[in-house]
Amino acid sequence: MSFVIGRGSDAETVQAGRVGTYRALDGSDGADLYVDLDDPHAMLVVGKRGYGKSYTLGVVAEELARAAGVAPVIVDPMGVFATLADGSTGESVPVEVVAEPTVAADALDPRSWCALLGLSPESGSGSLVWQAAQESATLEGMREHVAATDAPGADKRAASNHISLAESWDAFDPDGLDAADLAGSAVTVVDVSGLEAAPMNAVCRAIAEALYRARITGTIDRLPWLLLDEAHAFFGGVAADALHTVLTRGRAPGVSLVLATQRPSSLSETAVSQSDVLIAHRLTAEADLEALEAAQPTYVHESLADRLPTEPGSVVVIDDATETIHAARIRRRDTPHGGGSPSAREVADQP
Ligand SMILES: Nc1ncnc2c1ncn2[C@@H]1O[C@H](COP(=O)(O)OP(=O)(O)OP(=O)(O)O)[C@@H](O)[C@H]1O
Repeated sequence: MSFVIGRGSDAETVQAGRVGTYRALDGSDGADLYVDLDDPHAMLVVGKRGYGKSYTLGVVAEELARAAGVAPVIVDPMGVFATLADGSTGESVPVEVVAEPTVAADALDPRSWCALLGLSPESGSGSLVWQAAQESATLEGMREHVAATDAPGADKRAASNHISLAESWDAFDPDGLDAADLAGSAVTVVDVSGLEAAPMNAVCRAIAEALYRARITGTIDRLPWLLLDEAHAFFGGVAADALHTVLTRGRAPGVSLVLATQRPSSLSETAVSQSDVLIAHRLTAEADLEALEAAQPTYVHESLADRLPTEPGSVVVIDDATETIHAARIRRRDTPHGGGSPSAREVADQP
């Protein structure tokens, strides 16, 4: 029997992931710390650059890859999670890497198409793109729809140019990722590091929506866990609506979200307040501390800023299910960590 974050003390550790150990006041390691992987959760992993957010997300991903009944998916904007597939020093970690992800054009609704292309739906070209997205499921179809209208030539040209821009992203394909591709038991790493912010958001939105809808309609059995690194990049783009849906309504269909960010103040208030598990690394920026303090539950009586650790890999965990707060150290990765910054000394030491 151990403490399982999201479940409580004296809990069985079945369907729970071992993510680290308790940290005693003198800094020494204590008992193992687990997180619940049975129920759906909204987790938030925060910390300033270099203190271990991506590392922690990798540890959670390793545990999810080994857990039964879940479909873990990482959207990877920095291209650092493919190393999960590079061999494990412990129990194996099944991984599928999607190196060049695409999604179907009709995964986005007409409003999102206008937002993605920076067009006002009220403008001539914007309304053409809106109609095209409403009528066609592919970029080619959208282009044909625009060409066939009797709108003014300038509007048609502008709409068509914007559709060409979307084509140039290489992010849309009728055979793009769907829920079935993402719902395997291995952790699916969707490497969006080669995409600009707009198509990266489009891919993230399509994935979040596909997983959510598939659980509502019962087309997938496993419970999806969507992990987002650099999550702030998705809350200012077209992915935001779909992520809010998962945050506010994902629990009933069993969709979990794990958000990692160095800038919690750049997430929406909902994203911070809906999280039932907060894993906080060192954080110093005033605005970020304020964003967390504002959403701090009433059972946390002391200032979070005073409790935050100073070492990479050390965390404070706030667990809503048990209304408890814990000092812990995240365990070492079993697979190689793909993040971390290069040092000039390392380069100089190379033969
Ligand atoms: N739990 C841990 N155990 C041991 N080392 C760790 C741990 N967490 C982080 N580190 C070390 O700290 C370094 C930085 O971690 P990481 O790359 O996850 O930072 P980050 O907070 O995600 O930074 P960024 O904002 O740049 O993505 C890692 O390369 C690793 O060496």
